[in-house]
Formats: sequence, structure tokens, C-alpha cells
Amino acid sequence: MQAPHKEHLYKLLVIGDLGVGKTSIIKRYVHQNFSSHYRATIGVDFALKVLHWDPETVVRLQLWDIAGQERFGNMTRVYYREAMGAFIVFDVTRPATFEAVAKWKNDLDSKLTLPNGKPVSVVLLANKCDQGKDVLMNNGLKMDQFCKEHGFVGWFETSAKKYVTYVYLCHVAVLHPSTRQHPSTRHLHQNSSFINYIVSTTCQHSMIAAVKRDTPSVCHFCSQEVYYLERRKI
Ligand SMILES: Nc1nc2c(ncn2[C@@H]2O[C@H](COP(=O)(O)OP(=O)(O)OP(=O)(O)O)[C@@H](O)[C@H]2O)c(=O)[nH]1
Repeated sequence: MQAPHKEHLYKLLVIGDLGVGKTSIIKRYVHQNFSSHYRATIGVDFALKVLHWDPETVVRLQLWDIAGQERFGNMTRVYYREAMGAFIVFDVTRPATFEAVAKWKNDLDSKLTLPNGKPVSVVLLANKCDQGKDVLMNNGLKMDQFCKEHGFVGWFETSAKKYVTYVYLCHVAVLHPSTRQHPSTRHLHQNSSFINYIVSTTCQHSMIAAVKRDTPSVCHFCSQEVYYLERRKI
């Protein structure tokens, strides 16, 4: 007999200032490609990533790529509606885009909450790490502190140009304990194999790996030092 088939659809937002790499991150994640040609997003764009989570479950991630120029406009309220989680992206080569992160987070929190009134889980992405400007990245503790103060579930170094690890980032956004009360993830949280899955991806450190480094880095979830951040194929 065929196993019961369950499908889940989750809406995830990708927001941040102009040109930080939102579209590129999504393209890398969904289509496994990268272009250095810049074309500003107008309004909003969409992409769908289908994850075969286990033999019985399919998770569809609907990624909403919101134009940086929409910053704090009235339309963001419409775009944010019913999202399960979000990524806020900044460009490590442009400090002003990091300064805008708190504003994006406030905008999001003021316009979107889960049905239980709690804020949605938000992951901070420090993009363009391939550019070698790691002023912020050398300052992991400050980043951890920043995330705590502003209510991010974690932060990750990413490069849409060179590395592919976003699958895990999306898993975190959807399945972070802060989403546990959300009716649509209850099934996932109740199913222990999912929880094991999160734990294993979290504590093998694979999902935080965006850039392979020689110097130790710290897993933002289990706090262990990681010397080699593994790159995983999707
Ligand atoms: N080196 C490098 N360049 C990147 C990376 N990600 C994006 N870029 C480049 O940065 C530029 C802007 O990227 P987009 O993905 O269009 O940025 P966006 O945030 O979607 O921009 P808006 O749609 O205007 O809000 C493009 O030229 C990309 O090729 C990265 O990780 N590394």
C-alpha cells in the first residue's frame, strides 16, 4: 500500500536593501545558477522550491523576492501577509545595508505576526562573503548579540556567487522552535523524524556552511566551534 502523501505550502519572504543579492540567493537556491548582471526587481517576484522531505511528505516553499526599493512602502504589508518566515539580507561589502537591517526587521514585525500573535522567525543573511570583506564576519560575537537584541533566530554568511547551502536555511526558517505553535507546522513538529532531521542538520553544522574557512567559526545553534564548514549539494 502506498504511504499517505502530505503536502505543505510555506511562504517565505526574502527582504533587504537594493542590490544585496536577494534575487541571486533565490536563483542559486532554486535554479542552481548565478548571474553577475544586475536587474532591479520591480515590486515582487516569486519562486517555488519543492523539497521531498521524506517519503510521505512534500514541502513547497514559495519564496517571495521583494524589491529593495519597496523599503517601508505601503505595499510591504500586502506582500508580507501569511508568510511563515523571512530572510533579511545585507551585503557585507556595504555597511549601509547592514544598518538598514533593523529597519527591515521593525517593518516586518509591525506588519506581520503568526496567528498566535508571535513574530515570525527571521534569519539574517550576510551575503557576498566571496568578496572577502569580512569586517562583520570577524565579529561573530557582535553579530550574535545583534541577533539576540533584534529577535533573529540566527545569522549566516552566504555567497550566492559561490556556494549553495540555502536548503538548510529554509528548513531553519520553517522549522525553528519559534514556529512550533503555527498550525501549519504542527504536523512537522509532532513528527519526531522531522525533529531529528533538524537536530542532525543543525548539529552537523552543515546548514550554516556558506563559506569554507580555515579559521574556526561557531555554529549559531549549538555553539560548537567548526573548523571546516562542509558544502552540501542540493
Ligand atoms: N560577488 C557577489 N555578487 C553578488 C552576490 N549576490 C548577488 N551579487 C550581485 O549583486 C548584484 C545585485 O544582486 P540581486 O540579486 O539582483 O540583488 P537584489 O537584492 O535582488 O536587488 P533588488 O531586486 O534591486 O532589491 C548583481 O550584480 C549580482 O550578480 C554574491 O554573493 N557575491
